[in-house]
Amino acid sequence: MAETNGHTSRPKVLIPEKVSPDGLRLLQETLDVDEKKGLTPDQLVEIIGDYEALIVRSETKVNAALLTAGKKLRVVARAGVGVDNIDLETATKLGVIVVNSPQGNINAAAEHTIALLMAVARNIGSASVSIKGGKWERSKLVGVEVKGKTLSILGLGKVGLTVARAAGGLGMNLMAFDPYANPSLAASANVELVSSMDELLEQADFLTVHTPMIASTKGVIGASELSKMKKTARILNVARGGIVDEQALLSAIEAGTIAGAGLDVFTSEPPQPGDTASKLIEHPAVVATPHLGASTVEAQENVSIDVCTQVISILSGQLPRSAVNAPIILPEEYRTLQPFVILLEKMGSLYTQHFGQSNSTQRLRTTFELTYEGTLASTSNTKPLFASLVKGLVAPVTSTDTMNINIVNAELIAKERGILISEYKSRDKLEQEGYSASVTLKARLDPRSPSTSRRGNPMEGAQPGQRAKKIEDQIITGFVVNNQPYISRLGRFSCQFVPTGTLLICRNYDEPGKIGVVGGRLGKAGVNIRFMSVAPIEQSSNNGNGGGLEVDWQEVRENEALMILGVDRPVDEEVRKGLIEEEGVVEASVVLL
Ligand SMILES: NC(=O)c1ccc[n+]([C@@H]2O[C@H](COP(=O)([O-])OP(=O)(O)OC[C@H]3O[C@@H](n4cnc5c(N)ncnc54)[C@H](O)[C@@H]3O)[C@@H](O)[C@H]2O)c1
Ligand SMILES: O=C(O)[C@H](O)COP(=O)(O)O
Repeated sequence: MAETNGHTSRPKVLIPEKVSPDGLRLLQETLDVDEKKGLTPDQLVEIIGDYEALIVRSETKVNAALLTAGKKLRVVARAGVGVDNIDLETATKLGVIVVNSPQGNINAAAEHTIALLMAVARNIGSASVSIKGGKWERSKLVGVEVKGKTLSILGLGKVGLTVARAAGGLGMNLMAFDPYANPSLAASANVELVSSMDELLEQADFLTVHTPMIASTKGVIGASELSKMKKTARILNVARGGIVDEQALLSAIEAGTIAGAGLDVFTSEPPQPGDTASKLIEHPAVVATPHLGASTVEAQENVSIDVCTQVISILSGQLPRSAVNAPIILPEEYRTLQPFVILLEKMGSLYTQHFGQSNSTQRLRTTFELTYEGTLASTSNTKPLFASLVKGLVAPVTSTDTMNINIVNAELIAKERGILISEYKSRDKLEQEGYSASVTLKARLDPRSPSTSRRGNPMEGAQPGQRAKKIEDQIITGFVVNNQPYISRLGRFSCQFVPTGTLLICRNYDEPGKIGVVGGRLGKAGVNIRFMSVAPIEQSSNNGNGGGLEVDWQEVRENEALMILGVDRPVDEEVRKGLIEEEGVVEASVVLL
């Protein structure tokens, strides 16, 4: 929730197209939903600045101008599959997540393809117009059967395969050209994968295209390709206008070298009177529909619920299911990673607030080693964890752009802020620890960092022949049990606490009476203690610096402990400083997690 003039406002979602109400009802529980149809591009640019989310179908052009004007925009959701109306490159640069619904309308598109296949084969379009005109033209409208005919499929992805299965049921022979197709899926649908387009074209009685519209597929079926096909062949396009060159198709149909076409999509939608698409639509050998492939009640319900759920996830800081400009997160992976996503953000924030207190400059200039341990080491997609860490590290020292740090732009933002994170994996088993996965963050301050040079690098300070001071580790380890994140190591100290709320962290001499001193001071200041945990020095860090870091300014003493107190309100700076003046309290930091 955003704060404006003391009032809490709900994030706003703009929907400039017809999207099924099933998903919108879900949005309305926590978000302000504005359905505004018929806006011009300029009107959209004018108002987009007020919105955190935009939900579109294929009609809205989500271009650089619109994305740039969307200062608060965090997600663009496409209630459907094709994202060719969205400028993905600009969205990625701006950290705007683009999600779609890759599964929701596949069946609808495939059934529509079959509908056009049958309509073209049996002249359904012309016959309907004829009979509605009072005619009874039986001999003129003789069709062809599809059974035993060859259906050539260009692009054997989700829709292509579904079409293949249905067409197989109609007794058609199936072949496909798709350099990236899965051969075992093709075989399971009885589709022969051919290695050249020419073979696909020469054999086709019907050619159906199911590729995305990308540079390599624009006009891929042109005059030369059509000329290789049988005169009796018919073309189907329920994918995207322009994959089949419209002028070449019109010329071939007019010349009688192609028998007909079933078209759902056009280069410009809606087609303008007199343009090539309109001439195609008017032709009696063409059956045309106004981009209806996904327009079924069922598909619209599916895509609406799918993308609205993802919008809610993103706006509440969770991971989307199918982000187009971010790594795919499988549902199983999502469930495993989510608690660690929260943990990493807490660890990053704890690092900056606890260790980086004197580092209030916006440039952190720090090199980190991030190690995924135990079962977490087998995670192949660590991007959400990485992004979460960056968000946590940066959030306490910035006010503007943390909301937009996500899997899309985390690497870029880290780089811009001089944060270098190297990721490692350690498969050592952790059973004896009572959990199966953990993650460790170790920092190595850049000696050129303003904070290091201000305080002085203790290693640099040592005179020749003098031993340098033993130094503090800047290291944090966390783990998750029952979806609850915990911190198990902070600096040299072994601890166990839940990283949430306001925490007062005191480093003190490990001597009797210190708890009473700190408790007494807080009590006088009216601060209640919710929980307290005393952390001794981690065994492994007693000799040397425990594999930790070499650059820090804190002098290390052996007889110290860490006191972590969960408190019910922020601790004043005066109270914090007062604690350090107490005998035996070396350091005190207040962190808000
Ligand atoms: N008309 C509609 O309402 C409607 C509805 C849904 C989908 N669509 C469109 O249908 C198309 C297919 O959607 P999908 O979900 O099956 O996509 P998909 O990504 O699952 O499948 C696309 C397939 O095309 C293949 N391909 C890519 N380039 C190729 C090339 N040059 N030659 C041959 N094959 C190539 C890919 O390998 C992939 O297998 C998309 O264009 C989508 O926008 C339209
Ligand atoms: O890409 C898609 O999902 C289809 O083309 C459907 O587009 P639509 O949502 O505008 O009907």
